[in-house]
Amino acid sequence: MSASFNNDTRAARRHSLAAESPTSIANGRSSLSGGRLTASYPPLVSSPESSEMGGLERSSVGVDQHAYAGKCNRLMNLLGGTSALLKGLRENNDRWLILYPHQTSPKIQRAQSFSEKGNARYPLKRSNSFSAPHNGDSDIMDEDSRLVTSVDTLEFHTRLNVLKLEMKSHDHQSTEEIMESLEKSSIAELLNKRIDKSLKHLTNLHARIADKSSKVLVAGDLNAGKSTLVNALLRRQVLPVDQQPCTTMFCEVLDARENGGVEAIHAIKNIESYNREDPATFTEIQYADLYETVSEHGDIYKQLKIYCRDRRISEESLLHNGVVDIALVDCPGLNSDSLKTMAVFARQEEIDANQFLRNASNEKAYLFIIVNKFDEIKNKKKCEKIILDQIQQISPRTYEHNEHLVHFVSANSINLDNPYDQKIAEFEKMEEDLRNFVLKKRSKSKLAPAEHYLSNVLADITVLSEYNHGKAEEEYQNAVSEFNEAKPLYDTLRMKRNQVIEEAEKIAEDTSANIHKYTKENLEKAINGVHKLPTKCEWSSILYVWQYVLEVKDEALGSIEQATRENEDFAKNMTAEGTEKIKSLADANQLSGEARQVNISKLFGRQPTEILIHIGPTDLFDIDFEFSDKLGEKLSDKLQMATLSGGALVVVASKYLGYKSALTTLWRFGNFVGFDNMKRLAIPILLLAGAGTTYYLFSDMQRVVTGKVRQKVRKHLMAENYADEEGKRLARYGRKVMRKITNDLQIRFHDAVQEQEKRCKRLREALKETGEAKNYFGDVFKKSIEMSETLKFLKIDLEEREQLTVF
Ligand SMILES: Nc1nc2c(ncn2[C@@H]2O[C@H](COP(=O)(O)OP(=O)(O)OP(=O)(O)O)[C@@H](O)[C@H]2O)c(=O)[nH]1
Repeated sequence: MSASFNNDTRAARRHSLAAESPTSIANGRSSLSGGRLTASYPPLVSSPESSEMGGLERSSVGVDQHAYAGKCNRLMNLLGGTSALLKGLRENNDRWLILYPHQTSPKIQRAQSFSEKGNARYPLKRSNSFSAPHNGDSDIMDEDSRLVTSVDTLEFHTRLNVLKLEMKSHDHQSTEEIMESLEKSSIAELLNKRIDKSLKHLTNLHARIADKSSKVLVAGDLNAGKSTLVNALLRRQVLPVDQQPCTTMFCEVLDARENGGVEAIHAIKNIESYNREDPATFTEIQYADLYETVSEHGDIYKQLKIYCRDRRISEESLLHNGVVDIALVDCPGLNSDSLKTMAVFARQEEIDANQFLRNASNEKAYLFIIVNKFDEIKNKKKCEKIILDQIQQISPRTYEHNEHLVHFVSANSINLDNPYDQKIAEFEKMEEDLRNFVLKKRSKSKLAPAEHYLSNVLADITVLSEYNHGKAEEEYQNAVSEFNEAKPLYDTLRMKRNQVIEEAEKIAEDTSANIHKYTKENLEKAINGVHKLPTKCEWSSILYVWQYVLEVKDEALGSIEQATRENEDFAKNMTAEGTEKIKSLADANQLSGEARQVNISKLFGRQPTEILIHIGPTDLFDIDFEFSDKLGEKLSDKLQMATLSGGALVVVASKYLGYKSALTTLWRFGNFVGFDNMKRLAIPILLLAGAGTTYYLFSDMQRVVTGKVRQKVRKHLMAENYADEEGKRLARYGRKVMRKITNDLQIRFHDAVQEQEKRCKRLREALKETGEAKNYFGDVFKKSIEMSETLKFLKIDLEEREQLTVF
């Protein structure tokens, strides 16, 4: 803004401007006649930062244009780089759940074991590929020594700024307490939101720095020469100049590039709705009508936008010099009755430069003041002194740096027809200072906040990446040690599986072979020992010979059964022993889970093979097979007793002839004589038989019957291969039980191998994940440190320049 001091201003204004030397201005009319003071005061609309001018007292407004441009670029690069880091963190937060250091405990908890499925910090979901395990700590220990493995979580948390999660609860819980109760995923989500917010802010900061446009408001008293000054700055006759006050509205002169390179004048009624691409929002004014519009249509239009080309090269141009493009806003004269403009003006309908500067200095520490029409001043030194004294009162800091902030010029001395024709040193210096003032202002309002924010975000990224690197490293080490334990176990299990199963099968085979051998021998012994048994069966009489036969048979079978029972017990014991041996193989190989329980008794529960021995009368006599069979067919059971009695005869005969030949003789004799003849012979035969029976009864029958029955039993069992069959049967049961246990062992082995296989796979993935996380966070950490250092250098760089150019 510019303000003009006029020597004919009202007394009140004179007093307020220069209390110490009111006369110097009043008296200075002759010397100051036409003297004008113009202040440049960017920007048109003050941003919150635009009042941050406090740092200027230590620094220079003489900021080098190129240094500024370089700094802008580096800052924008850093903003871009930081955004990329944050985006990476965001993506990896979705992948790994970035750990947020919020625990109140002083030391972080040791990372949970990867074997605890589901508790692993990095969900093992992405990769199936194998990554070779690292052996031990080798590469872990080679990591940058700045990265920590054991970290103080609380310390990390307190170091966070922008990404710090603050939470409020109704029951006065602290942020840490609330976060303790939250799921990791919820915290990750909160962190994502923070990151998103930060990304947005970084984008805004970037856009602000990338935006090179600035506005300089030229304000001053009526007829102070503001329009002339703007034209002189543009080296072009753009704004109308008149001896009479003529500017009735704000005239913003800006680069034609802002209008697609087309020079044009837009008269705007409503600034808010203005869109240069929408003709409905403005009226296009011809240059020939500009004077009339500016001077007479202030009640119709609020503002003019004058798009024009600067005739000078970029370095000299104000409108488009590439580092900062300055739009000049020519204001109506301050003491114009008709104007009600900005808030600062609105306090008073009429305001003069003096008052304007006082108001402005309340808000802005530094003002850029141009005293125009200095050519009209005769005693320039005296005039300068008077004005500087007044400025000292109004804006001490501006006064302090008056060399760069207060300029005495003659705007109309610039040749507008030829921009390079006339070089006015004072004017060029003023231009240079004005540009630097704007740059410095921009540095303060745009670069400083960006620097400040960047340094905070980068510090947070450093903290988060350092913390997560530490955690990832711990988890990586856990995975390494767990893998080193799991892999050999897995290999051993796989290697031993077949060997152990073979061993188990051998135990089962050996045991069942043993069972077979022992039980067979035991039974054979029993079978062979049947005829030696002392009999407990009682012989009562011939009439009960058949019962005696059955008793003897049962007694014989009882001894066999006894042996069979012994065999079963033996087989069960052997099987139990074998089973235990097989089970112990599982323990020896550290198989998890319980061994299968088998009920051996139940499995052996089936009765031994039933012995069905039919003993007929012929079994008591040693006759030939053909004869015996025929006899068996012809005699009914009821006749057996009688036959037995008849047999006594044979027994007697056999004493002398051998009973076999005797009975055969009898049979053949019967056939020879015929049945009728036999009837006739019956009496003598029966007599003979009776005599034989009597003898048999009283002498040898019990012994013979016992022997015969036992022999029959023995022969039968031998013929049936009973001992062997029983041995096989018991061996089969034993084998069956042991096979079940072996199968169980096999299943347990299989499960164990599979479990270890899965575990190894999971650990390989964990190694890969944590390895990647470790590298990723290590990389982020290094980048954030590097960027912070670059940023620091950027600040130092500026400070050094500031020190060099300090007033
Ligand atoms: N001697 C002299 N006259 C000047 C100088 N600058 C401007 N003038 C004259 O001052 C008169 C007013 O100039 P303008 O540029 O119209 O002044 P203004 O401040 O824009 O006027 P309003 O916008 O109406 O307030 C014109 O006649 C200019 O020629 C200067 O440096 N020296």
